[in-house]
Amino acid sequence: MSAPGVSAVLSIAGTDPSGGAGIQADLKSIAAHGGYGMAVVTALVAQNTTGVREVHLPPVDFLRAQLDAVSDDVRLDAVKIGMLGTASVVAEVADWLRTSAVGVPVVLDPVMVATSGDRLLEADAESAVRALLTLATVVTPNLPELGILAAEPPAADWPSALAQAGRVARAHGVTVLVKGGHLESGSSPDALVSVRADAPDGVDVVELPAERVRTRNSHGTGCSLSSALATLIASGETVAVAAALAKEWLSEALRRSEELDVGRGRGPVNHFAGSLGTLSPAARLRAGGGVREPVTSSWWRDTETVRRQTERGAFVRALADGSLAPERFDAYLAQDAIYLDGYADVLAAAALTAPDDQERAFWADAAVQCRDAEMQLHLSRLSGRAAARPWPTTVAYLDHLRTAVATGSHLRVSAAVLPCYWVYRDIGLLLHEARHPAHPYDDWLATYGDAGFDEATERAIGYAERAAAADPDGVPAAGSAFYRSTALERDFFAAPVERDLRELGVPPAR
Ligand SMILES: Nc1ncnc2c1ncn2[C@@H]1O[C@H](COP(=O)(O)OP(=O)(O)O)[C@@H](O)[C@H]1O
Ligand SMILES: Cc1ncc(COP(=O)(O)OP(=O)(O)O)c(N)n1
Repeated sequence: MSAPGVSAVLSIAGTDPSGGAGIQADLKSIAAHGGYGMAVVTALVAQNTTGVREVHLPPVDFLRAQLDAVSDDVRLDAVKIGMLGTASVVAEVADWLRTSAVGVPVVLDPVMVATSGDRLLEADAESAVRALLTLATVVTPNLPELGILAAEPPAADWPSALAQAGRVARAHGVTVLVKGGHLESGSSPDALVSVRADAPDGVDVVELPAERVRTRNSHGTGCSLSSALATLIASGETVAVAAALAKEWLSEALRRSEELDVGRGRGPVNHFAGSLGTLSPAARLRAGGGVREPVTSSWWRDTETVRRQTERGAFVRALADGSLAPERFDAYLAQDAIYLDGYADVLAAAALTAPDDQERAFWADAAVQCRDAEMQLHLSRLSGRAAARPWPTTVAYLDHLRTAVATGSHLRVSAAVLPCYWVYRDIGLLLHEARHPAHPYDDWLATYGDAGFDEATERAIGYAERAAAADPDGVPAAGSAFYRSTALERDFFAAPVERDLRELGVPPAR
């Protein structure tokens, strides 16, 4: 059915006519990850961003007819299951999975109660969903759902949730992606808990940290995350890499949800934020044929808005005009040192996947220079200071780069590391021009605009272009990685002026 390279993903779920949750969100999420989305409706739900009004369940025989219509005809690369509603629907889906989807990865979002408080699963169907766990590859409960799957009260904190997820994983032989969206904290971590017989507790726990996005547009986050996960698994990613990528994508979709204006209640996430699905019509035409624009030029153009935000941001403006408070500058340098430490490792990893000796030498040398720059920072500007704790923006940027390395794709890594050259050079030119002898940061501004860095940036662009030509199927994901790194450059520059420094562990100004 689908073209080679495009994964066919089936969502079995209820509807949300306002488009933020349920099957409508699933299809957007699948498309945003380059999959071919299909949908079997379990329940028709009259709902919008303010809550659920009514639920209508089609007869179970008709549900089966829909499922068979798909599996009789189409190859399935993954199945995502969402709202099931009743025990008889659960039983029918379980029977179909056993007969018609053997060997297909199944991501089960055990939808029970919407965040609006409305029930989407009858209480007597909870044990049936528990029984479905043995047929799932990954289950993605929020904290209340995890408690029900464990047949225990909901976990009161994150460590208890991880322990509870371990018990569910071991009892049902399923990998649990436990979601921390319901925690009342400044972060919104998830964790992948999978069975490993030789681990001390019988499970492996991989945490997926994330800063909590301050927005009320969280309608459908669970649906969107599980569909992204299913699509990434279908396209060949390991569950661990798929979970990291899906989580990173969702955070960006939440951050850019304000660009949409849907409904009066809890609005939807921006499924196509940061993906090349948001190309302008002109860019689509260019991509469709005729003039072939260099891939890296299109990435540069598609990030223009974000780059302008960086350039016009309070930190860059204050550094340029000299009004930046010294403690904020120091805090920036301390984060820069932490970042360079992690970035050097990522550059060294790029050397390992480079296609020839010349490029290998380029990345290896870049890693060494990065370490030198970090050491210089410690010796000349941070000497005698206690080591700083990494800020969430620093952690997010490094996590993103490491996730690119974990995919094993040289193109993805080349794209992810590129903004640190290209955007930094761009901003550096602007800052270099702001120099004058009485400028309080003149010696620092003098470090920008270096000819060697300029040449290295050109080479990094050239290598990314070559990697794109060698791996055309990887270009959309690489474009997303470039976009995300550019957005993280913006957030990294913004953090020293946006944060309350005491909250982030910076001592008061001397
Ligand atoms: N405000 C937020 N900021 C960042 N991530 C969030 C936020 N709210 C939810 N998430 C993430 O969205 C996903 C769904 O979370 P959760 O709300 O726990 O589940 P559900 O939508 O099923 O109730 C998780 O990855 C969670 O970490
Ligand atoms: C049809 C349908 N399915 C699931 C949900 C719940 O969505 P979820 O992603 O868990 O997010 P909330 O909207 O509950 O936060 C739904 N509302 N409708």
